[in-house]
Amino acid sequence: EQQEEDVLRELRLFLRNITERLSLDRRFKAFTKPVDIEEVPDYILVIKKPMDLSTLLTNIDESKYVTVGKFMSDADLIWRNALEYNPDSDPMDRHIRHRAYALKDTIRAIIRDELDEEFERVCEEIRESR
Ligand SMILES: O=C(C1CCC1)N1C[C@@H]2C[C@H]3C[C@@H](O)[C@@H](O)[C@]2(C1)O3
Repeated sequence: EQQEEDVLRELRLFLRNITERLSLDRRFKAFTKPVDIEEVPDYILVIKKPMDLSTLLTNIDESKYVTVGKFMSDADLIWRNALEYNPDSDPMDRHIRHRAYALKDTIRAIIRDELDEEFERVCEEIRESR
């Protein structure tokens, strides 16, 4: 009903705010757009589900996420994919992994500091009711 739509609208605003802040952080520039398949033809052979901050934003706008948990699963793909595709000891791979871990820790810190547990519980109730 209307109250549920109000909750989901607030969820989209919360998730959009987080995603836009991450997109503005210079450390995470490599995560802002999909990996270029022309530039990296084997990428989609290695990485089952590519994800990036611009795709996350599109998913939010399309109401794909009914809970913060579902958003977190896709957001975590961004740094997990980077660790998986860039595992080597060369400086470029290490640099990407450092930023991947920074993204992981930053997402978790924002959620810990800014997500109201009661709000997430209301979102879970809506998910279960659908
Ligand atoms: O994994 C990634 C992105 C970095 C975080 C996501 N890429 C795979 C390629 C390997 C490495 C060097 C360039 O070939 C560049 O195309 C990529 C992009 O970085």
